[in-house]
Amino acid sequence: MNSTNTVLIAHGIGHAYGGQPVLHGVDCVIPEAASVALMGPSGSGKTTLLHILAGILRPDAGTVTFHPRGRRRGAVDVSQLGSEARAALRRSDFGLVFQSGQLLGELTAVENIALPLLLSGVSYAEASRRAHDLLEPLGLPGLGDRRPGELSGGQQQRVAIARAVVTRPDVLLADEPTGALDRRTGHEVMDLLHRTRRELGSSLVLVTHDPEMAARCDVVLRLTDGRITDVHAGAMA
Ligand SMILES: Nc1ncnc2c1ncn2[C@@H]1O[C@H](COP(=O)(O)OP(=O)(O)OP(=O)(O)O)[C@@H](O)[C@H]1O
Repeated sequence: MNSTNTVLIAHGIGHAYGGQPVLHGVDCVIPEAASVALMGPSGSGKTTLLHILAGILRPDAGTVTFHPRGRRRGAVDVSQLGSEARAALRRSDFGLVFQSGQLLGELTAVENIALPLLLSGVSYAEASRRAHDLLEPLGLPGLGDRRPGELSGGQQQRVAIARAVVTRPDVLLADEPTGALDRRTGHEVMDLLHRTRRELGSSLVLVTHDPEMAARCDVVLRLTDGRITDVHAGAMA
C-alpha cells in the first residue's frame, strides 16, 4: 500500500472480546491533514477500531502503521509496541477526545490542558504558558482557573480539545465528542475542532452517529458488523 501522504494505515485489523469477534480484517487509510468520519450502527466496532488506531488497544490481528508527518521519524507499527511506547505515542503524536468525563476534576482547566506536556517532561511554567495560550483561541477566555465542575458541558469539551491539541499532534482521534451536547453547542465544538486541526495540519478520525457531523469530514467510512462496507467523500467537506 502506498504510504505517501498518509499518517495511519490499518491493515487486516481483527479483534475479539472474550472469543467474540468484533472486527474482521479491517483496512483503512487516514490521509495527512484530512478528516475521516467513522459511522455505523451501534455495536459495529467503531470505538474498538478507534482505540486500535490510537494504540489504546492492541488488535488480535493486523497492523497499524503510523507515519509521522514530514517523515521526521521512521514509520512505526503501533500494534507491535508495548504499552509504555503506545502511551508515549498517545502523549506526543496523537490527541484524544472522548464524549465526556475525561477531565480531572481536581485540576483547573489550565492544569488539565497542560497535563500531556507535563507528562512528557515539559516544565510546569512552560506547560502552563502553552495551556494559557490556548484559552482565547478555544473560546475559554478567563476560565483557566475553573475546575471542570464549574464549566458547562460545551466548555468542558473545549478544554478537552485544548488538551488534545496542546502537543500539536499529527492525529486527533475523537469518539462522539459532541454526543453529550445540544445540537448548537455540538456544532460550535465541532467548528472549533475542525478549525484547530486545519491550523495544525493534523488529521482527524471522528467516531459519530450524527450524519451532519460526518458530512463535514473529507471522507466517511461506514462500518457494519466489524467490516468497512462503504467509503465516500463527505457531502459538506
Ligand atoms: N471491553 C469489552 N469487552 C467485551 N465486549 C466489548 C468490549 N467493548 C466493546 N465490546 C463489544 O464489542 C462490540 C463493538 O463495540 P464498540 O464499542 O466498538 O461498537 P460501537 O460501534 O462503537 O458502538 P456504539 O455506537 O454503541 O458506541 C459490541 O458488541 C460491544 O458490546
